[in-house]
Amino acid sequence: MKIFTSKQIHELDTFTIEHEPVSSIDLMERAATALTLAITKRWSQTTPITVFAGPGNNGGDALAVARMLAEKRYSVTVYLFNIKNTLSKDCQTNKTRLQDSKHVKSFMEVRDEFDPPLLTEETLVIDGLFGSGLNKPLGGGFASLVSYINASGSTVVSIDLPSGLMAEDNTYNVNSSIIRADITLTLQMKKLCMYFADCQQFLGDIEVLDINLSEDWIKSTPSPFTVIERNNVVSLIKKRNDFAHKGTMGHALIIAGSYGMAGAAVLATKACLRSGVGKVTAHIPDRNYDIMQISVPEAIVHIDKDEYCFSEPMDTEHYNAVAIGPGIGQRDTTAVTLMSQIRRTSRLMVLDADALNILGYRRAWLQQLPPGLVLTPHPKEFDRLDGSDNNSDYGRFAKAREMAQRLQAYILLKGHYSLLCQPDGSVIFNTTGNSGMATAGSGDVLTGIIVGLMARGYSQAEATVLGMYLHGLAGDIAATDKGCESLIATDIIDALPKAFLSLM
Ligand SMILES: NC(=O)C1=CN([C@@H]2O[C@H](COP(=O)(O)OP(=O)(O)OC[C@H]3O[C@@H](n4cnc5c(N)ncnc54)[C@H](OP(=O)(O)O)[C@@H]3O)[C@@H](O)[C@H]2O)[C@@H](O)CC1
Ligand SMILES: Nc1ncnc2c1ncn2[C@@H]1O[C@H](COP(=O)(O)OP(=O)(O)O)[C@@H](O)[C@H]1O
Ligand SMILES: [K+]
Repeated sequence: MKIFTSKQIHELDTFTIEHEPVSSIDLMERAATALTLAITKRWSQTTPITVFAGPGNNGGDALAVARMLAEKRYSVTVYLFNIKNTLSKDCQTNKTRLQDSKHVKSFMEVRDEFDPPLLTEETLVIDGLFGSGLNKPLGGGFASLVSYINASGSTVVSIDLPSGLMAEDNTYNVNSSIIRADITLTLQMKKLCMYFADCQQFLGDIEVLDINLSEDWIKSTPSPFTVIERNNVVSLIKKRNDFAHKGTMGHALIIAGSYGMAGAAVLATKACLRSGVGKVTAHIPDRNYDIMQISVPEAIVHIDKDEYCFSEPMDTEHYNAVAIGPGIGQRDTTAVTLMSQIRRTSRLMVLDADALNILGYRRAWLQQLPPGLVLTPHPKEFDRLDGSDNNSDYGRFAKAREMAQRLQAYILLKGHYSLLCQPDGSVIFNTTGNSGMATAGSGDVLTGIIVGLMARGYSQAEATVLGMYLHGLAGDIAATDKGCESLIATDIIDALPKAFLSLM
């Protein structure tokens, strides 16, 4: 599924009008019908409704919804904000239609001064001030109105987007000037901002309303941003050859777990073994030897000369893919060894956790990274790599995208919607996974899965897409049994078999 920018959605709108064909006002009527249905499904006629409409088409939608609700005998009070004395054509038409309708309780057009009405906890506010046409943060009277609505305790339904929220970049927005909706009824498709954690406080629950915008345009128009769908993942899965043996199914090397962090190595190694690979070797310091042998009898164990940490680069010729990082610590010896390991490894490689922290604290080394690496930072690790500590989620997304192109790397930025930035500038969002996975070790599991898939024969792009989807799916399956509160990283590994099976 593609994600389009608000500019593209505007083009889609225009294309639909020309090619369906449908008049623009009828398209607005279609949107309003879908919005009204979504509202009447949830609230009965006894709910007092106050509608705030802006001067553009978002306001036009709101006025049409107000008319439809009034005709269904809801008690509707409407404020139309026409400060500049210019309404969009369809907003103007809907203003006339609303005034012609006999059922609306009260309609007021605000030109300058405005005394806000009483809003109580019983009131349902319909927010149709601004949608995808917002072109700067709200200020002045609109900012005050937004603060007033937010402070009212009323339930708020936003049309298309909470007013004040930009469809894409909210880095320089003012939080107090953005509506905090309980529900956002968004038209046709989710906007980019809806995938970012820092915008969730404004969006509430999101329902996407299909208004039949042109399928042809959607199919034929490219977008660098997509959302993984189950069928994409199913089509990636490689069939196992009946005559396979462990020598043909790939050999992964995992360099992980300093003294005191054996668990990271154990989790990554176990997850790797559950990802279809033939063999896994874990390279660990001597002190962790017994722990690894006992915890993962299926693994081959290779011991570092240092008792406590990663200190000698491995010959990787006999492995198909290498993971470095979970729990390796950040000692200077390890940092130097990491770089020398990266330089001498020509295999597919994933860097995670402390490998990324080491690079984050020595950013000059980033220039020495070979192309084709997979990096799996969580937001903090990414900020270290990027050298900043105040990234918005959009900012981090944009910078990760730029870094992936600059380093020719696959950067999997982890989060609720993990996103994979690829060397060609494309970004793929994942939708599996849940808050139960916000628990220590779940990232180590992901690293194990990705290196296992790469060793098994998947490319970096395939392994990261399949890996993040499977990892989240296993988390979702585990959560149905353990619940989110009690979920631990081992549960994700234990659910991997069911996750794989559900895709076969
Ligand atoms: N595409 C679809 O699928 C369909 C979309 N539809 C609907 O159309 C909506 C988009 O409508 P839209 O393009 O008219 O923009 P909208 O959000 O109403 O705002 C524009 C107005 O706001 C003003 N303005 C902007 N920023 C401002 C600020 N900071 N402070 C103050 N004013 C500001 C701006 O004025 P300007 O700056 O241009 O002078 C202009 O007057 C979309 O969200 C959806 O609800 C459906 O009807 C049908 C199908
Ligand atoms: N709320 C959430 N929703 C979906 N996935 C999540 C959520 N919280 C964490 N995860 C997933 O769990 C993993 C956590 O990784 P990370 O932070 O590196 O953990 P650790 O360092 O403890 O191993 C990531 O893959 C992330 O996408
Ligand atoms: K809105």
